[in-house]
Amino acid sequence: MMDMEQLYDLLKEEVEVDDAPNATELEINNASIDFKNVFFEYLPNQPILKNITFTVHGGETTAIVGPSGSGKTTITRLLFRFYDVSSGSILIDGQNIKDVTQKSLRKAIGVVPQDTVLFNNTLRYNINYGRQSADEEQIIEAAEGADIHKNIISFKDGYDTEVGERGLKLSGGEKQRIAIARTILKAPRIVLLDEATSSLDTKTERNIQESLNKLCSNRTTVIIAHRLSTVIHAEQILVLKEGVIVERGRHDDLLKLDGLYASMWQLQMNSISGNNELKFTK
Ligand SMILES: Nc1ncnc2c1ncn2[C@@H]1O[C@H](COP(=O)(O)OP(=O)(O)OP(=O)(O)O)[C@@H](O)[C@H]1O
Repeated sequence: MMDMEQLYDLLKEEVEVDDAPNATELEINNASIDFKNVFFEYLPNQPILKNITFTVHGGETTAIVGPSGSGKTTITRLLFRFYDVSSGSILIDGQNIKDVTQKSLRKAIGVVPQDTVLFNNTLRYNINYGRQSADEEQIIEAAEGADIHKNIISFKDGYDTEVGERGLKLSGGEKQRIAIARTILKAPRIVLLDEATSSLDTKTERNIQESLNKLCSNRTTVIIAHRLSTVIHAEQILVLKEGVIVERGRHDDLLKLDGLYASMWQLQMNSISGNNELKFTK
């Protein structure tokens, strides 16, 4: 998943969706999400999502799993209204996202992508982007929540350290923590998260997991899940295959079903690598 929030801001002119003439402000109550019979195609006659229906209750976590190319990222792109559905509807607290302003929609949703693209600017700027009105204390608090503050102050220029193309190169884990800090600062009611597939060292992974848990608790969360530990804790797992939800339920329910999810799980249990990663074969 690309860093949609940034991309959206950078490429505003090229974005394909417009506010409806009478668009209202999205009013968040429980922050529940409903996909109702959603169909979507990027190109004519090449359906990517087929009749997708699911509900994420306010404050709960839904994990989406499935083989590469099955449409997981596309679901999150539609929720962010990067594209409009071909048919069907997406509702947040009963309001069709097509009928609300994109500004109010995007304010309610925080995105933590798999590969964060940082601005060629300071670390402070990169975190501050989450909420531009935040003061220094709040920025530091967010960085602490994302377990990156100590790293930042160990740099000679601290929060003024330049990152990006000509600045300091950060590791994948550090970049993701900047994205988490940014999202903590934004404090959205809905979080879209694309878990990293690249393996990080165990300690880094544990720290990131802890800060993500903090970020997602009490927030409505949709996770493109690549970690076994994530799916085990999710209130709902959607198993996507070729744009169709083929199985849904909690981890235990899906194991009992003895279908695609169960076979994927079995494959994982039998693998010698024994790591915490979910793998689907096509
Ligand atoms: N901008 C685009 N234009 C045309 N086709 C696209 C576009 N983005 C994605 N697709 C196609 O849509 C399908 C679903 O892609 P999507 O990225 O949603 O899958 P995914 O399940 O997230 O895969 P992965 O796990 O590999 O990230 C793929 O066949 C992909 O090639």
